[in-house]
Amino acid sequence: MTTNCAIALQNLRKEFDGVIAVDNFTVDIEKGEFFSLLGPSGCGKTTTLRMIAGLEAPSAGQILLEGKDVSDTPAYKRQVNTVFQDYALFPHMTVKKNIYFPLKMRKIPLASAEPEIARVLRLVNMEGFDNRLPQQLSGGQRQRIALARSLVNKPAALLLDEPLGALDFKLRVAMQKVLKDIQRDVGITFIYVTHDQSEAMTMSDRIAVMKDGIVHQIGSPNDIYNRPETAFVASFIGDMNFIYGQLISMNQAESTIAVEGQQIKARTPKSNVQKHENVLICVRTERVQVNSHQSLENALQAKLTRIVFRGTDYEATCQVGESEIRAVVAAVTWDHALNVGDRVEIGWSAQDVIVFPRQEEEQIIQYSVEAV
Ligand SMILES: Nc1ncnc2c1ncn2[C@@H]1O[C@H](COP(=O)(O)OP(=O)(O)OP(=O)(O)O)[C@@H](O)[C@H]1O
Repeated sequence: MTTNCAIALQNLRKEFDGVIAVDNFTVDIEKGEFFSLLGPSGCGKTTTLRMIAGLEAPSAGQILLEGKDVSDTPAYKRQVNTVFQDYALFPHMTVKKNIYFPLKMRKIPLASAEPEIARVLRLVNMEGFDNRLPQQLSGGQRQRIALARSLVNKPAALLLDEPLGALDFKLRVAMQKVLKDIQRDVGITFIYVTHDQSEAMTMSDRIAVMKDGIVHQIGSPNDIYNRPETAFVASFIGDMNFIYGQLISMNQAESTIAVEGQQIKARTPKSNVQKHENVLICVRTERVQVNSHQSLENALQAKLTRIVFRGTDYEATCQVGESEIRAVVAAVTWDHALNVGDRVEIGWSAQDVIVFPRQEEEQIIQYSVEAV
């Protein structure tokens, strides 16, 4: 653990009557880092956050805040504050009194707290709202007041549990920028829980991707997107094609894989995949080119079965034997002469192909229309 470590989790585990909510979570979160916990519902994000806050006792493992083991320290004595989705503002108190509340608990007189209250109101861009009641504010404004209240105590870290979950899409996106700017300005550590991958990608320095209590990968948004370490991470983030294949040969740099009677080249898998083994091939939809003029290492003969115009791009579905492969092509480069039923050549570079053992197929999260 470095001296710059704000929060360290060491083999953290939580079990609720036989259900393992969080298993063996180890990470060092740096001071000033924006760290997100990302995963589908029930993966253990909130439980992890509640253990850091001191609202839930770990079944095993340690939590260190700035190097000190706080596993047995009660919540109110930890240098962290939590912001929840439902704001938890006191409805009968004005904005100013809501923000003053944590300082009042520390017996700081209102007169000497005024400059600090003004500072955090300025920080969240809510000057002049001192005397409003929460019900006289919009959702985004309430969330900013909740944030101001949690910052007034100058905590070492802020824990945020889906803080933008109650806001509509446009306001959410606007608030993501506000939150990120505030975090940069105050320079404190943020631990941010979300199930929204784009939110985690745009705001975080690093992301822990979780499923069923297990941490699948911890890395920068770039790592997680371009170098997913499991098929689950590959499926949960971004738009991915999954294709069946069989490994023919491999060396350190590259492997050759049979797909629908044709051959393609891929990055050699990190995980333990053997020759002749059935594999799962992953290619991002935006990496697939249709009738490209460039010569690509991987080219497959396909039939165009569906074209969907989506504003800024086209999604083309192509059939290769039994496999369906989707390509997302920028509208400005789309060939308008193409029609459903056409024979096309689709392709991508070997560097764009990630390979996993076929068994990892079970981890893939697919969002079907029925589930929406
Ligand atoms: N107090 C509890 N008693 C029993 N089981 C619990 C309790 N709290 C959480 N769990 C279980 O632990 C697992 C993880 O829950 P958790 O709330 O941490 O998930 P999450 O990733 O935050 O989900 P969501 O996004 O839906 O809030 C789930 O299976 C949940 O049912």
